[in-house]
Amino acid sequence: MARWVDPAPFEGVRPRVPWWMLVPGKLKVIAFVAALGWLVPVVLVRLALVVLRYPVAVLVPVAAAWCSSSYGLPPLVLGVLALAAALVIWFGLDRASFLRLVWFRLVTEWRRATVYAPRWRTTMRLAELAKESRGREYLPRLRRVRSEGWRDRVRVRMVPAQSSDAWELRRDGLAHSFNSRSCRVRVLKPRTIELDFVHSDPLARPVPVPALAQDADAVDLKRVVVGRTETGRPWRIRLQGNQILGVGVPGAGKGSLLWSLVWNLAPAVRGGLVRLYGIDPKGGMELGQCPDAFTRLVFDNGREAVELLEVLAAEVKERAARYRGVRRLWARSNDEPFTVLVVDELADLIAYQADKGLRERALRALQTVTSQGRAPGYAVVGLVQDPRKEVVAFRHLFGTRVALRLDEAVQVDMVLGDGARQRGAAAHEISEGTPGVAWVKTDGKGQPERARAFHVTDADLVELALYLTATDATVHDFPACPGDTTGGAAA
Ligand SMILES: Nc1ncnc2c1ncn2[C@@H]1O[C@H](COP(=O)(O)OP(=O)(O)OP(=O)(O)O)[C@@H](O)[C@H]1O
Repeated sequence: MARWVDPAPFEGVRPRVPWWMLVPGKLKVIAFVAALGWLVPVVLVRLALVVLRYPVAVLVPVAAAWCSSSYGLPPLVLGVLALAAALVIWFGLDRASFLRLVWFRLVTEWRRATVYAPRWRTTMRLAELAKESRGREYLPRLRRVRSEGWRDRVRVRMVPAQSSDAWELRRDGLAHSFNSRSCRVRVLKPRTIELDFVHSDPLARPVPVPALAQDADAVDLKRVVVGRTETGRPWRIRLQGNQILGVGVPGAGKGSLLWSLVWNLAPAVRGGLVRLYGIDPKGGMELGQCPDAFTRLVFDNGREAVELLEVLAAEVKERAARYRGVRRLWARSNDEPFTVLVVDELADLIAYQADKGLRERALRALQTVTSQGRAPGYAVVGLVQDPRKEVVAFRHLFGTRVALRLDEAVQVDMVLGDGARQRGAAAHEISEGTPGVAWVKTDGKGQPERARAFHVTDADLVELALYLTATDATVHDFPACPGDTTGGAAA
């Protein structure tokens, strides 16, 4: 309690001066210039980014405003009409380039502005892909967006200490958040991934077979076209120096993969450059549809099939011994044909055969052809329904593995290799309504690819048989010895 003798407290209000008034004038000028020097580039970069991300949405209105201010409204209207007419004509003349250069560009900007940019931050937070540390938020950065009609490719820079696994685990949630049917994750480089938001299936319609080539030289054994990939490019399979394994449930379209290969090889088969051997343990239900394509066909999984395998295994060894020290690999100029062995149901031969002796002989011979046949010009195309290890213990010897529709999610990695399913290769989700659609993984190529084999109909197989048995076939003359082009015996 204050006593009357105490001095009265000071009641005046002390003047409050803002801190920056106390900063010396010179320092203020320096700080102002520094702030300006930082702000101007930032604003310019942001503006440039906006123009880069939305070139049409920014540049068209700017050009229109400039045109109307410089020349008035009528020239602007005329210009817009002329542009619209030019675009319509472009669309009519070359639809593909119009879609690629104009339409998808517009869709890209539209979807970035209306879907990805506005929902990005919230989705990242709710999906727990944004992180917080010491009160600071780390948000994955939305980078380039590219719309291709059936999918949007969205590049993302991940936050530090994040891996693509975190994104793969949230693929479904991301797909729903951005209104797409599915989402796939691809690693592009350290810290940068690309998300594919898929809106429709470009492989929904069957792909018809192309016209049969007339010339054996048109066949490239390193790039045999068997269908179309989902990006619209031809689906090419390397046959020379490779082995191919196709896996799929009954009705998945394994037959179309096999016949697409034969279809593309037909000119070379007719010309004697390639010879086909077939084993169809299902009694010829599949390969028996066009026996003319094959040098020899066996329709069971017993002794005859095993003997054919052993003959081929012996040929592989003999050819390899002859090549040793002379040439490293089979080449077109060699005076012997490239050999393709097609086995329609591998498991019948090497797993379900009741006779243990036959089973082991088949397994040994097949392993010899697959492991040693690459250099001397032997390829195996094996088809199987069940990809388990007990069924195909030597899956790793097949350089190209094709997963058609599969029953279970776990089978995807069995066929395509570890991590393929997480990277979006959802072979178990392929619809029953799209036989021939497959995920393909080739050793040495990063990502599995989605593709559809040609639809080879019964009528096509009749045409193929007629083509192969036509009497006016041009028979390819092998040179008498490598390098000799003067001719030799036809195969
Ligand atoms: N690429 C394709 N495009 C369109 N339809 C296809 C394609 N491949 C197969 N089909 C159709 O799907 C059905 C089953 O195909 P296919 O017999 O090739 O399957 P599969 O996997 O070989 O079956 P299985 O193991 O029973 O022999 C057939 O009616 C065929 O016409």
